[in-house]
Amino acid sequence: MQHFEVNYDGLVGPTHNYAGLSFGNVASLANAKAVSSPKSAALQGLMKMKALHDLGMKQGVLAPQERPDIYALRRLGFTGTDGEVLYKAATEAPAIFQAVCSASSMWTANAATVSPSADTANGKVHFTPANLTNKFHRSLEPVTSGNILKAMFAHERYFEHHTHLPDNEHFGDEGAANHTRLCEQYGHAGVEIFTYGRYAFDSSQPAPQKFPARQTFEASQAIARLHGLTDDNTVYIQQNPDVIDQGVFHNDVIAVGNQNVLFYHEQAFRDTEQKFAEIQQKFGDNPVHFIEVKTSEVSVQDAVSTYLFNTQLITPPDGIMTIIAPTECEENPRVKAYLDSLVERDNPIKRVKFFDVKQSMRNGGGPACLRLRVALNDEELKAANPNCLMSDSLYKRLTQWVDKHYREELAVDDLRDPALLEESRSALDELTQILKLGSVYPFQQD
Ligand SMILES: N=C(N)NCCC[C@H](NC(=O)CCC(=O)O)C(=O)O
Repeated sequence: MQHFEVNYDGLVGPTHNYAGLSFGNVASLANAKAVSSPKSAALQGLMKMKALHDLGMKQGVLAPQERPDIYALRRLGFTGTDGEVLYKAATEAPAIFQAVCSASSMWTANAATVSPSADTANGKVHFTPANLTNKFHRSLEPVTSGNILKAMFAHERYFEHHTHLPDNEHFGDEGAANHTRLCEQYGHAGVEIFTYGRYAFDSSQPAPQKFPARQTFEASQAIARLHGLTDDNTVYIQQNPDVIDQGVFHNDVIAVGNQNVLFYHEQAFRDTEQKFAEIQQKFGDNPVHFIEVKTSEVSVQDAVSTYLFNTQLITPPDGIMTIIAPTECEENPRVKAYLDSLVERDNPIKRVKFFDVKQSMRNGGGPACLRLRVALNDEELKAANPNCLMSDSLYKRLTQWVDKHYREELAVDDLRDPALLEESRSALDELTQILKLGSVYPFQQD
């Protein structure tokens, strides 16, 4: 049996914009109200997907969500036709209105936590959508994320879907952005590492002072229980509260893992030594490569501004472990020098490829934020929706679709344009046909 790590990237939605919605995410606030380009954003994402496909990786596509979220506005008491709802919300509550327009579902590392079948008690692949409670605009995502994942991984013999955790800060869950899996081979049982920012039910424990910790220990534990993981294959490790206060709002901004490698910043975690010993013990006899980047080599500030750790660490079929980095890493001389030296050192990482995902980076989303990793064996892959897998023809089809439906530019004030809602819906309607998803969007179910 063959095993693969499939990267499912979020397709950037037609309302991609910079609204400054994410307190604690430095880039989001710094670029608030800048003019975005939904078309370039979507094309940049598609180019990265195609490049990984060309490297021989299995690459999937996750559909964006419907925005503006009229249904959320109706729940908040705005009434009338869709156009009236939009107008009233934009005029009377502009901040709420901007939040319901966000294309944030593009960062699919936050769509769900996924446990491969080799790790789970019942031998199925488990999915739990992230509730994303910490930010209102992101808390609108889990129901549709769950529907899309169910439509893509429908076969009950192989896949099990859970409801997102209770919508409450006590169980704040940000999905795979705080979840790393180490393994010998993708099909072997692995160690699932859950990283959290604070304890919800124990205020005596350290927590960040300035910026929010979005993920709680209790949420991570609940996911592990739902997925049928055991103490033997899970490790819980707290993020260093100080780095959250420096803009590390998800663990994937300061650490990334793949197979037997954990690439991380010296300041990433709390109780590092003890926790790494536990990871090694649960991993087994072969050594885990813990690749530490010292503050003297790359500061936390440089790591946050370049997203050195929000890189994808992948093993394509040629066996060369590769870092997929944003061009910001190439443009920063210290980070570039570090990466040049990294591939010369004695460790499994031997190649770096740079991609321009600047449209996403300006909202704090690097290459790793844009993808959800799903490790599958060949039977499970066969059972997954084949129309969501990247190919030369799907790439062509989707770039044409973007060219047809997406705007070149979008300012925050343009979000109130009722035509944008119609454009968005007709784009998504066509997309569900291209990806053969069925009626996953609320507007298709009215
Ligand atoms: N690290 C990972 N995995 N994901 C990055 C998510 C970025 C996203 N930005 C935003 O939602 C900004 C939207 C705005 O400001 O318009 C967030 O903060 O949740």
